[in-house]
Amino acid sequence: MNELPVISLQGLRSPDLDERQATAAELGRACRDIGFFYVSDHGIPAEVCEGVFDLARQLFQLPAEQKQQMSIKRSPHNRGYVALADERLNPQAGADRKEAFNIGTDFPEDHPDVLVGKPFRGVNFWPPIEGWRAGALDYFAECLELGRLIHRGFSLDLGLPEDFFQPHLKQPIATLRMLRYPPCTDANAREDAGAGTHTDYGNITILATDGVAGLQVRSRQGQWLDAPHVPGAFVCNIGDCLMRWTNDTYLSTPHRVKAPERERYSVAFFLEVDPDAVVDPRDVKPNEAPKYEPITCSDYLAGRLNATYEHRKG
Ligand SMILES: O=C(O)CCC(=O)C(=O)O
Ligand SMILES: [Fe+2]
Repeated sequence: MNELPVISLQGLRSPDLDERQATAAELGRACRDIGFFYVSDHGIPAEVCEGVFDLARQLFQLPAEQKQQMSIKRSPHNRGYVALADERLNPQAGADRKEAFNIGTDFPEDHPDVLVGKPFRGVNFWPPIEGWRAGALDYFAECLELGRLIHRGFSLDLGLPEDFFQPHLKQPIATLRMLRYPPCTDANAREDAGAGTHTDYGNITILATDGVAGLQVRSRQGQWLDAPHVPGAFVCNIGDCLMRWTNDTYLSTPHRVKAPERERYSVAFFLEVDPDAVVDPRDVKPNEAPKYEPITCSDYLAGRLNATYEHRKG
């Protein structure tokens, strides 16, 4: 049984405010209760969703040497290839049995932010596969639009102007991350051997899965719930930055990935906001005592990523 709510986003596109509000309330309930939900009727064409898995397969099939040329270790901006066992989402547990490839908001080499070395404003690595870059950027753009729409729902639910988040979503920090989990036959593998137990860092994550089981979500009561593949739907979850911004109204929930029996692919889109946007709980919850100091999105995210990669530093 699937215990996480499946929410149709059709109502969010309605010209009728009551309908938008009703969908927003469903989203809000899920964000307060468990911080995870599925979205259906999301508006991203099925071909685009399927196409991104083809891109991922093509990429991970490249020779190791070619993937290493695009290593994340060569990017100061969190882009590129993460090899098997190179990352620990839960540093106490051990290495994750997965490989990954990150694409950030695409900037040209001569963009002023890139030239001055602004954090998270870097160039992407592109594999030498025809049509790959265009396909990946197409999927990226679709996810960004969907993320903006979901934020309209959050604003309505939170009693804010419907476009509260939109000025902060002009050119947000965002990462499209393709993931491949190799098959695992080791019966003694950790429960979270695919991806260590963690919370996501940003505002929301929009995740496409391929039908091979693996993702699990920890409920507030401490039980691990399976988050099975739901055809045509994305799994969405709240990240730490939005939890902070909402003064803990919305929950960023721990989750993990078991090492799968069969090869598993997933594609995550991590959406934060614009790097200089100030994340201040007083703006979202003006009547509550703020639990957190204001911080820019960029500073917040940099702190979290540095902690994840801590074990790498000499
Ligand atoms: O692969 C998955 O299903 C989830 C991955 C995940 O949680 C992450 O990369 O943050
Ligand atoms: Fe995650």
